Order: sequence, then C-alpha cells, then structure tokens
Amino acid sequence: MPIAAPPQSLSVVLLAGGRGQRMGGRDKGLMTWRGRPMIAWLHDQVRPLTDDLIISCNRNHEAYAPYADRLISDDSSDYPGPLAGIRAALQIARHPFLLVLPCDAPRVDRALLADLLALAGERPVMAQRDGHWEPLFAVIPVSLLPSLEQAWRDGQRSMQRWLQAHQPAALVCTPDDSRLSNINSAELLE
Ligand SMILES: Nc1nc2c(ncn2[C@@H]2O[C@H](COP(=O)(O)OP(=O)(O)OP(=O)(O)O)[C@@H](O)[C@H]2O)c(=O)[nH]1
Ligand SMILES: [Mg+2]
Repeated sequence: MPIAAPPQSLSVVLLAGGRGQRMGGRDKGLMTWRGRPMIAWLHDQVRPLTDDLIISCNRNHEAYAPYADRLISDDSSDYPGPLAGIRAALQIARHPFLLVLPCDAPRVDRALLADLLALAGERPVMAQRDGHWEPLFAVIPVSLLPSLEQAWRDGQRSMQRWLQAHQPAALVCTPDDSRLSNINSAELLE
C-alpha cells in the first residue's frame, strides 16, 4: 500500500549523530558541499514530505535546529551507531512510517524518495545497490518499534541485520547510482 498523503503519514529522521572520524572528527552534516551544509540539501528534499522532521545529532544542536521540527540525541555519549538514532526516532515518531536518511548523502533526490515511499507498507523498505543493502536509505513501519526494542536489548546494533529479519522490500538501484553515495572524507567534499 503506497503512502497516499505523505505529510499525514510520514515522519522523517536525518541521521547526523556520528563521530565523523574519517572526516577528522568533524560534524559531517554541517560540512559544506557545493556551498551549503550537507544537512541543508537533505532538508530541502524531505521538508515537503513531512510535518515531523527529526534530526538525530549529538552535538551542535543550535546549528541543526533550523533544519528540523525536533532534535534528538543518543542516550549514551559513546556513539553507539546509527541504529541508536533510528530507535530514538521510532520512539517519538508521530506518524505510521519513518523515512530514514543519512546526513552525508546530499545527492538524494525527490525521485529516489518517491520510489522508496512507493514500496512502503507492512514490510520495511531498504535501498539496494550492486547487490548490497543500503540500510540507511529506508522506510520503516513504526509498528516495528517493539521488535527493535527487543533486538536492542539482545545486543543488536546493526540496522541491516535487524531489518533483514522483517523481509524487507528492496528498492533496487543501479551500481553507479550516485544518489546513494556517502561523503565520508574531506577529499570527497571537493
Ligand atoms: N545517532 C547516531 N547516528 C550515527 C552514529 N554513528 C553514525 N551515525 C550516523 O549514521 C550515518 C552513517 O554513519 P557514518 O557514515 O559511519 O558516519 P560517522 O560514523 O559520523 O563517520 P565515521 O566516524 O567516519 O564512521 C551518518 O549519517 C551518521 O551521522 C551514532 O552513534 N549515533
Ligand atoms: Mg561510522
């Protein structure tokens, strides 16, 4: 069942809570790509889709605030990984579906998001490129929160392994689809 009226059914979390180690410890979402912070590019794409735009960040809250309706932070300070941000977002999401995107993929476009959302339903959706899952480009039914809480208690910290237990639908992208490319290092920012 595709999502008929996105703003009424969709919450969004932009994941920006990482350590940015490969970026010299800098806060990736705020780094400039083509003249603007990476988070601004993501914000442009998702803003029309939701009235519940959540950013998961662990520092620089005042800089992220203009790009979100709500900010969340991990409940531990040791960078437990992206699944922590997804869990926190599912706990507060106001709508039945949660669109997940990483802050360091500024080439995401409206067509990619439409294709992900068109597959949304009872099963989670993940992008797939060149035979590999891209777990941080996903649509998760909020009804899966109890499953995630249980998995988290059992020590699961991998988004992909958790979602694989729920027969995810794949949005198959071509190997050269640059919309899924992450910018992990300073060289790639050039
Ligand atoms: N909330 C939260 N998000 C995270 C955490 N670690 C990574 N992320 C986010 O998950 C996405 C993918 O992570 P990475 O590309 O590895 O980013 P990173 O961890 O900041 O960078 P490295 O330290 O170089 O691995 C990015 O959007 C990060 O902001 C975390 O501990 N908590
Ligand atoms: Mg990382």
